[in-house]
Amino acid sequence: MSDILTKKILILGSRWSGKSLLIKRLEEICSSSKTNHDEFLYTTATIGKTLTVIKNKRNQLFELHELGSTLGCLWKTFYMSTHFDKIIYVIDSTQPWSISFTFEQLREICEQIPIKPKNILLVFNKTNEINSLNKATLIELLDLDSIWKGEVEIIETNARTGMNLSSLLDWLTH
Ligand SMILES: Nc1nc2c(ncn2[C@@H]2O[C@H](COP(=O)(O)OP(=O)(O)OP(=O)(O)O)[C@@H](O)[C@H]2O)c(=O)[nH]1
Ligand SMILES: [Mg+2]
Repeated sequence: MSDILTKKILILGSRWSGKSLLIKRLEEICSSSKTNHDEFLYTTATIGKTLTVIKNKRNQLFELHELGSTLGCLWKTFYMSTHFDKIIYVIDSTQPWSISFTFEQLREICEQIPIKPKNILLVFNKTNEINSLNKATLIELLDLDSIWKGEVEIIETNARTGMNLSSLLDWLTH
């Protein structure tokens, strides 16, 4: 069966939030039938941008463009010069000190980027860690009800264990 479609996905988020590990886990899921992972995968800070191409079971191709946090301030320029079908924004649930940065960036995305809320996914990563903030607290701290009026989708993940990564893949597909 031939490839049907290639979607371009921009992956943003604060430093250390787990963007690269999520991408590696998605690659793993797409290349095997395993959905639960407990082995350690090593990542290093992303310098610049990375491109990873994955293919799901329906032969749909996804270009995952991670913008490392060192280039985070340039995300708008980058977004404006390339068309992206969807944006995934990764939030580290264990880093309350990065909330104000995240809040400002999400507000900018909402106000300045002509993308529908249904094409934005917020990933609360590192969920289930002992020091993680819960979903309701993050929604309140990020004032998400006022930014997207509850229209944007949220998935809680743990890239270490693979928790909910198949839901993330489903969101990409639909
Ligand atoms: N405990 C835990 N650690 C995680 C999880 N996701 C990622 N990490 C760890 O967090 C660290 C940063 O992960 P990366 O994927 O490199 O983070 P990043 O967002 O790509 O970081 P930059 O490229 O610097 O922007 C690594 O040590 C990961 O193993 C998670 O769900 N739980
Ligand atoms: Mg990275």
